[in-house]
Amino acid sequence: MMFSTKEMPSPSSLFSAYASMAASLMLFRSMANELVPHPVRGYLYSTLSYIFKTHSPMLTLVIEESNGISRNQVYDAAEIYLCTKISPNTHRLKISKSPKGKNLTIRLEKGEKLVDFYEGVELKWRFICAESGQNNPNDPFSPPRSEKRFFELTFHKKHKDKIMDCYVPYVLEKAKALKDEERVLKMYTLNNSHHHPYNGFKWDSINLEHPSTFETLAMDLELKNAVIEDLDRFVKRKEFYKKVGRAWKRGYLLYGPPGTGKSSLVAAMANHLNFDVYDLQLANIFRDSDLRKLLLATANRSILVIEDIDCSVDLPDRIRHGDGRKQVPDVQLTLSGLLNFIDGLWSSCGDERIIIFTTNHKERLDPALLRPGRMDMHIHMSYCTYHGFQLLASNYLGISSHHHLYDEIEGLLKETEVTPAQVAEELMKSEDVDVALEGLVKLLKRKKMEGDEYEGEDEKKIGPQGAKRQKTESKQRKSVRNNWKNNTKRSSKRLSAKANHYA
Ligand SMILES: Nc1ncnc2c1ncn2[C@@H]1O[C@H](COP(=O)(O)OP(=O)(O)OP(=O)(O)O)[C@@H](O)[C@H]1O
Ligand SMILES: [Mg+2]
Repeated sequence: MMFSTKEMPSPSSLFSAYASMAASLMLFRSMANELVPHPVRGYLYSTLSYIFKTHSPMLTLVIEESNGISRNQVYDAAEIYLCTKISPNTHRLKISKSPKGKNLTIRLEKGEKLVDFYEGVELKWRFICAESGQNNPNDPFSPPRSEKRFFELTFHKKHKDKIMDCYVPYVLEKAKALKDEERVLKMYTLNNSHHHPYNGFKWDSINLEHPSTFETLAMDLELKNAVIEDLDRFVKRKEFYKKVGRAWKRGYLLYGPPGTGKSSLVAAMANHLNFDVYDLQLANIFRDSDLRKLLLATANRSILVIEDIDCSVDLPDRIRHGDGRKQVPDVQLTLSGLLNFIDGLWSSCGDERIIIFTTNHKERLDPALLRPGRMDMHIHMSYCTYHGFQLLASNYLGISSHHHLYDEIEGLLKETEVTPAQVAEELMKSEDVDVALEGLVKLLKRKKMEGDEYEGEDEKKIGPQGAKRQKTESKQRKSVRNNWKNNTKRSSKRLSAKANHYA
């Protein structure tokens, strides 16, 4: 059917024109199947389909699973994104769950269609699996049957720019956020069995299932909030870091006695950010070259942890033989080498990196590590406070209101040095609230007495002068203990002020 150039076709005449073209195409196909040789047939079909499609107001984007070498990110994103668009009209879905996965994975079944709307534009999605090749059991050389999977995204041609420039990036971004939610965190550690004189060390990964979160962590509330704010600000500031020409990394130094929650805080940070953790045990590494390779093999959006830095980097000692002779230079590993590499090359070839050092003895650390600007935040994890105890009691025993033993516990906590780990252990001993809290009171009293007796006994051994000195020291320790909360409050206020200044 033809239209003269002067006539304006009505919608119904356009429709009947398309219908008759489609019918002609089908008729032509059936005739061609019989009359036209196979290679020519394909050419004729595609030419006719092209002519037919140029009259359609709709545009279809074909999103294939792979480009032949690597996976198509738009396909992967569409697969994830479309799960959130399932409507009552969807008939068939595929579900699965991996052993370590958190949730069910839902995917469209082949042939399923979905409609999505973006800024008022209607978008039709279709998932297609086309089988190609035929596996002939009698012919060992027949090509294996393979499945080609792709999405078709159809919309009105006039929205092409909006869809390409805004909608597709929107789908990619949404899918990334959904993937992060579903992600199982990994903990990478060094495996000694992989150590080979030429290959060096390799990272081994296991799922990070540490349950510690900021909700379960007993620490000064203001300090906790300052850490959370700092992390949240860090991940949001990609453009800021770029603008000021700084590597997008952040360093934290966690210090405090054993059992105060340093490792738990690392896990809480990883769970909060959804970042993998690389646990670098420096004591096992002897060469800068190994260290560099390991650091370069860490991924973006990850936390690199070096625990007990005061013990593991007694580095200058490690470069000597027992007899004092120096070893050859290529087996050296130095703290300054480590820090320079972290500040330099490692930071510049990765994004969103967090590095955490932990120590029980901040005073023993190399000044190079404490130099301003090296670690962005120094976090003091200290003995259990009354507030920390209340949080643990609520988590471990489900106590939400005041208990008659609380006042006594509050008083005892001010006079003793007990770690959150010790308190937690005591609270786990019984499910009966009264029994567990009485157990804790006993522990605190014992600790208090041990402290007092210790000072008394020493007086006999060290004489009146020594005892006097020790009493003064003990008083100082107590006042430090009682004031630590105020100190951390002050330091976290300072941090918040500093953070607000930069925000
Ligand atoms: N602040 C805390 N809040 C909640 N639980 C804690 C806290 N500190 C310790 N715990 C409990 O004690 C256990 C041991 O604590 P963790 O390993 O985090 O201490 P640490 O400071 O890293 O000790 P170390 O210096 O010996 O490495 C944790 O698994 C947790 O159950
Ligand atoms: Mg630890």
